[in-house]
Amino acid sequence: MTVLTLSSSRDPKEADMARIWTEPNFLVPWTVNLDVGLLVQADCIASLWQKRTYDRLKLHLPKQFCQLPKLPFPEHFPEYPTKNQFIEYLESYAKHFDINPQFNKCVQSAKYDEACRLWRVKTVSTSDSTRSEVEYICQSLVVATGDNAERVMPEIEGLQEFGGEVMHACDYKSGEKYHGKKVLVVGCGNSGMEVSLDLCNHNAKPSMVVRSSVHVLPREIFGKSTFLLATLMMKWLPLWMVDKLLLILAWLILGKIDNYGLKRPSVGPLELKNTQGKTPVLDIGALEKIRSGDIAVVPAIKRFFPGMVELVNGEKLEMDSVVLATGYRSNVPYWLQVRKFVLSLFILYPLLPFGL
Ligand SMILES: NC(=O)C1=CN([C@@H]2O[C@H](COP(=O)(O)OP(=O)(O)OC[C@H]3O[C@@H](n4cnc5c(N)ncnc54)[C@H](OP(=O)(O)O)[C@@H]3O)[C@@H](O)[C@H]2O)C=CC1
Ligand SMILES: O=C(O)C(=O)Cc1c[nH]c2ccccc12
Repeated sequence: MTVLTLSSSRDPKEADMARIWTEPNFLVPWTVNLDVGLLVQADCIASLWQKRTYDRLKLHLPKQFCQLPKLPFPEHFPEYPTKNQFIEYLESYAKHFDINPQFNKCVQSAKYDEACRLWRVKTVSTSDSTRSEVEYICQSLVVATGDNAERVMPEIEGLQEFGGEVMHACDYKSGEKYHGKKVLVVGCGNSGMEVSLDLCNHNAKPSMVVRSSVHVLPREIFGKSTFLLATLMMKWLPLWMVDKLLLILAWLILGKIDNYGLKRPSVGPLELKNTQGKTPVLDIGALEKIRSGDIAVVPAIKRFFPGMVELVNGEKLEMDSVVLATGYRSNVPYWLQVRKFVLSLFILYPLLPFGL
């Protein structure tokens, strides 16, 4: 195994800082006047956006909440940029600040060496068939691998024998090829809702599995983004009151969602986000399709049979395909070797109030 300081492939002086990223969480280059190296698992920047998103995806928060420091989105971008606009922005950001990551470097482990007072970051090259291992050393390590690094694949009885196409939402691109097909969408987070809507728009027949409860909020309230309103309200009001107001406004705009097989959690949307990390669904049209019956809402899955799913209520439905919109998890616990307490801070980080 080769041992390098993080910057040595570009400049053989000692590295002061490593940045590791797989998500578009660029770190501010001007905050550190140090030698910086950036390791990226994929062969491009923002790989989750480039490779694991569907065609019609748009940001669901207004652009001012999604831009990176010192370089705003272009003026002509819409309020909710498309996936391609977002990728274009990230690429121009990297170019503008001359950020040159080392691609195809998958971090296997990162451990702080107390004796040397340095981080040891072991990587394996993912670019070619020959496995080359390199260990980088650096004084500081910044982890920016995000909460969505790994897909969550549920183990459901009989899924192996289902026989039809089964994919995770991260591999879903468009509903085009599902015209007239019955598709079971498992999960009702923002992915499940948006995939179901896209399927509907392509004349497929989606059934969406809702096994527990979900907060659906309008993306906008009286022309202002719900996220912005929540942020503003949180400046003056306690969280429980903001939650109550959000739910009243959601009821005024969307009506009672319970009528359509959806159930709201007993705790409010912001409290749920802060305590369990569960994001509210920001509705962009799926609710209308649920109301019209174009998206069927079905209860939890009991098991699969060939070409069929059995639900917990005993109902059996024939299906052509299954899209698992069952969410994501961080991969940090697999490679960051720190004390459990420190690791728990990383895991709990997404539960901290989201800019509110
Ligand atoms: N336009 C945008 O900006 C979009 C943003 N996003 C964001 O990406 C992140 C990930 O969202 P998403 O991919 O929806 O993941 P989530 O984790 O938010 O949702 C996962 C869903 O899958 C359900 N689920 C998990 N396992 C099972 C199972 N075995 N059977 C039935 N249901 C199951 C969960 O139900 P339960 O609650 O019962 O566990 C939940 O409804 C979020 O932050 C979201 O806001 C996603 C899509 C679009
Ligand atoms: O899109 C996400 O992942 C979010 O976390 C959005 C979000 C967090 N808290 C909220 C409260 C109201 C509306 C959107 C959000």
